[in-house]
Amino acid sequence: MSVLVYADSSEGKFKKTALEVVSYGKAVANQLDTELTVVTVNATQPEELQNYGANKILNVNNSDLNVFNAKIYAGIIIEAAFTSNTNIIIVSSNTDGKYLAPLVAARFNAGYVSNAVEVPSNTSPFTIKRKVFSNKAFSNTVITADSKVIGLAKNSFGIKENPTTAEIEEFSPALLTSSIKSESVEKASGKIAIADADIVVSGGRGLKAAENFKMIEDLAEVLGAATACSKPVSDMGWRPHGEHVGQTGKPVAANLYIAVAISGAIQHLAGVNASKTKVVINTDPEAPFFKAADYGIVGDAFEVVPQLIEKLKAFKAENA
Ligand SMILES: Cc1cc2nc3c(=O)[nH]c(=O)nc-3n(C[C@H](O)[C@H](O)[C@H](O)COP(=O)(O)OP(=O)(O)OC[C@H]3O[C@@H](n4cnc5c(N)ncnc54)[C@H](O)[C@@H]3O)c2cc1C
Repeated sequence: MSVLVYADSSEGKFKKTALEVVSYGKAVANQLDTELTVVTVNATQPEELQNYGANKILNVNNSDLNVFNAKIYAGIIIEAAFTSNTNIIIVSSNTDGKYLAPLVAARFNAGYVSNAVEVPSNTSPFTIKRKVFSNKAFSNTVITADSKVIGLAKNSFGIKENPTTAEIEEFSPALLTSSIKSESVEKASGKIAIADADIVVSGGRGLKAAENFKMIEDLAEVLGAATACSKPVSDMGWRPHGEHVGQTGKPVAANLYIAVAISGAIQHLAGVNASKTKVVINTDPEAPFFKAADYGIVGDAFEVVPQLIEKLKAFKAENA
């Protein structure tokens, strides 16, 4: 019996969440005194996963699978689970993972826990701590089914090196048919996706006009960050809807979230408070965001942000 992890990649390269979920899978495998098998799709360097503890890597190479399809990918994971004789399957609780995991659990007759934040505190009964209520609380959840699917919350476990020598196998499972097929995907070129970003710089209604978001873009550029915004900002058309974060927008679980001129309404915080470090810039010392922030600057964004950009540029130049 081994533990199986699905490590997702984008254009052949592993995402950070893939390295994190493999690191986590290794810790669970060690806890159960078993091996870790990893299944990947169209990864150009599957051997990279040896650095994070994979004992066996099943790599599927098939150009028909270049675009993610939850049903077909779930079928691949199930077949990998049967091949590797596993009863524990782990995926990231990222956007794709949240589509995949319930399909895998249903087909595998498994108990599913999403947003896990730690390795099981107990393996009998199998108990896992997970985030609930939009990351406002934790629940210790028991999976009673023999088969288990775990979704790992992003940025909860971290990437841990654990060098091993893995057996790498080309894996050619029979593919399920799907009633939907993406013909093409158009990505915003040159932009860092919020879901993959380490740092997110976000602007709110306090910035007063669309043109003032240039300084958010400049700050994001110097930090190598993704740009985001609060709901009213995208509702007013100052920024594209794809940048709206919060309860009804995209979730953010970055290492650093910088909120500029955002009040910190509960619906906004619900979507961003999984971020590790939150920094707030706001003129109003009573803005609710300060209660949720790790660092705060009470000040005018139009003064603070340009100075921050200059300081960061100078720091980068000195340390280049
Ligand atoms: C069902 C529902 C779902 C919702 N979902 C979401 C969601 O997913 N995401 C979301 O963001 N909102 C959501 N909202 C809206 C939410 O309640 C707030 O209205 C919204 O988050 C406020 O956006 P804001 O902070 O940008 O604007 P405001 O509340 O107008 O706050 C602007 C802030 O900027 C500060 N400010 C002003 N000038 C400056 C300056 N020069 N420098 C620095 N600071 C300045 C002000 O002090 C203020 O704190 C939802 C609401 C509902 C009812």
